[in-house]
Amino acid sequence: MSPSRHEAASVAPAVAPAPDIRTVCEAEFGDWLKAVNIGFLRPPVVAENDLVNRLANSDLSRTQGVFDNGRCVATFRSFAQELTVVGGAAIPTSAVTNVTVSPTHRRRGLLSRMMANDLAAAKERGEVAATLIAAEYPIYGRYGFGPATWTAEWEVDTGRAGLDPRWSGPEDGGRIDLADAEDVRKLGPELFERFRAGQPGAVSRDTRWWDLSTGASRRDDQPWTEPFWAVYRSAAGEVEGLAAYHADETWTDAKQPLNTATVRGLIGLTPAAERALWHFVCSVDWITKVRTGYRAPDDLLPLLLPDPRAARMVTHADFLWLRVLDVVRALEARTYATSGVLVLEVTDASGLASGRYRLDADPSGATCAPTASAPDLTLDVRELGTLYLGDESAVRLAALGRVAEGTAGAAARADALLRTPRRAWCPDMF
Ligand SMILES: CC(=O)SCCNC(=O)CCNC(=O)[C@H](O)C(C)(C)COP(=O)(O)OP(=O)(O)OC[C@H]1O[C@@H](n2cnc3c(N)ncnc32)[C@H](O)[C@@H]1OP(=O)(O)O
Repeated sequence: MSPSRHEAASVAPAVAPAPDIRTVCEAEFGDWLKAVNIGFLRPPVVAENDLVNRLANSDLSRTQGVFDNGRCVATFRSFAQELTVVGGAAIPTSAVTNVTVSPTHRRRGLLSRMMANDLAAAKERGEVAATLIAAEYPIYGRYGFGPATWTAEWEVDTGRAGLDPRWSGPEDGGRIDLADAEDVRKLGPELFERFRAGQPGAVSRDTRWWDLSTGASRRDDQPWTEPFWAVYRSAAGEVEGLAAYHADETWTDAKQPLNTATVRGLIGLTPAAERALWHFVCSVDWITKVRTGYRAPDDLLPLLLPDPRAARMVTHADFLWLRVLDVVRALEARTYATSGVLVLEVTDASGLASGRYRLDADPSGATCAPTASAPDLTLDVRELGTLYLGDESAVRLAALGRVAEGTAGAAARADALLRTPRRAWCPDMF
């Protein structure tokens, strides 16, 4: 017997079951990539070449997707990475990327569920922290991430910079040579390994990073043109710096050159290498403007110019976000500016990193262990991530009410231990 009209109306409307979150299999990867494009507002298509390349470079066991009605509607991926901490050690981190939820499925908790899965798995694998570059500031604090490094970009008016127009190369006996992509594939990876060992905040680059940035591997959705590569060698002939830049071809109607150089990357193992490469890029004939790309906020460049006002800061923003998963290993991995003891009460809604920890710090290293002693500072794991690489002041966070002092002056003591003379910097987007 079929239900009467009245009975049918009283039955609650069927609620669609929450779509499943699962790791993606090879056959679904194309749909998953298409969903990434949709989330990032890129054309919703995937070229075969991109599919093959990206599949070969994605760990599917760490690639989550949500499928509803035959479509992929949410994506999330993480990969193994190393992060350089203060003192030069590298900690294993879980780098989070390709986070999207389709506009048809937003604000139903899908990101929160994928994030919870991934952070729990990262902790289980023994990764010390998770990292990401946040698309928008308000998204990730709720998951225990805090901004750990900042970035700045400048636009230099080379005509006003005051650099000597007769400059023809480094004064220190070093030299600069142009190189091509093949040279860079040979010398770049080793140079970068040496660089990142001395740069807190830097993250590891894999072979794919070098293949993509030197054109050995191409993405259909991101056209590649060969940049100019400039290599700095010291007086002893050692490769100590590398810069990549593109130039446009703009001239005024009055036949004056008006070219902009856009720097795609510039690293130096020594300040001399860094200074020489900046001087070089800002001295190329016809170049009237240099866009620096994303640099450390305390990059040498502006003060290298006789007139620093010729460098106008066009971007200043948070960059690498850090989520501590293992407080003991994180705090023991880095070195400290001075010696001291600090008891930290770390709160963490997820329970992954919460606890009270005693840090015995020293310029050569530290020990850290759970303790029952009264806390000097109480802070959320998010603030710990922000303080970890020394790029933020505990005194400032206390003034904002985001760190609470249990003992007077504890925030200043934390700053004396944690802060660094030069700022942490992550040169890479991922
Ligand atoms: C590391 C990276 O890949 S960065 C790239 C991130 N991706 C993007 O920005 C692409 C466009 N945006 C999106 O795809 C989605 O909106 C996402 C991924 C940002 C959020 O996914 P959702 O599934 O909607 O998030 P979810 O429903 O789990 O939200 C959890 C909480 O975060 C809040 N939230 C989510 N996105 C945002 C946002 N962009 N701004 C502010 N708050 C946000 C929600 O309101 C919710 O708050 P509540 O806990 O107080 O209720």
